[in-house]
Amino acid sequence: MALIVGNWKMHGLKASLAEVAAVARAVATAELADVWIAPPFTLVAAAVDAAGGAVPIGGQDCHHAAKGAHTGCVSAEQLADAGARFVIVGHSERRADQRESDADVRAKAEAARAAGLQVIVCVGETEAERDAGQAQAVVAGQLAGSLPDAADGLIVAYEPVWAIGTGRTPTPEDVAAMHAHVRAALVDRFGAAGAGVAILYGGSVKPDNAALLLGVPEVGGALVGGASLTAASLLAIVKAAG
Ligand SMILES: O=C[C@H](O)COP(=O)(O)O
Repeated sequence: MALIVGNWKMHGLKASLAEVAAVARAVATAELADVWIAPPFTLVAAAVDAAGGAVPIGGQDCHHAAKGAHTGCVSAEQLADAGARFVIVGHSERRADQRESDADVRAKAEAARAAGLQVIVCVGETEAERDAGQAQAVVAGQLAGSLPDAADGLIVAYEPVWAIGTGRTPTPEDVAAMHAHVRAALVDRFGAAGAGVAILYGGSVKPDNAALLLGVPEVGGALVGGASLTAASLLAIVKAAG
């Protein structure tokens, strides 16, 4: 079954918890694809309550340490304590804005696993890298440097940076080629366990293109930003996932 993960990024106030509750109600009353939501840190605990167990709630980042003098940061242990079930690490916005390296991302992924969270590791090339014919090499390098030691609890999200929030998406053929490349890297790294790791596609997934993108071989689901902010839009994608 496909997995649809909503990443709210720096959106959402307490009123947005109604969207979580609406998604949870829909999931509880129909046979739908799995749907998870990553609200901002401020809403994680309340979203866990609003979801009532029907929709796993997660964080959008975590620190690599369990605790310490790191003003403004949140640990995986703290997320788990708030009821989170997963965390996203290595999103391209953090790699760019916070200059997170592959080593940083890997340390965060290990911290997530140590805290008992599932971890979504994000990779993806910029437009310049794709234009230079380097997309697969860039993603291979990110995987080599960012993945944790073991595949249990691991999910990978391929998000071409140029497709995020732009309304542009790769062709299904390009998505298929990259997901096959990611799959091969996962099997190379983890053996048989790598064959079971879900690979999500992210970047301008909307209700009207979700069925096409989710139908691509090796696409196990979607990491959705803007279109995950309302229950109506997120559920339309979930329904398109079949
Ligand atoms: O984490 C989500 C992705 O960055 C995709 O964002 P988007 O759906 O707004 O393009």
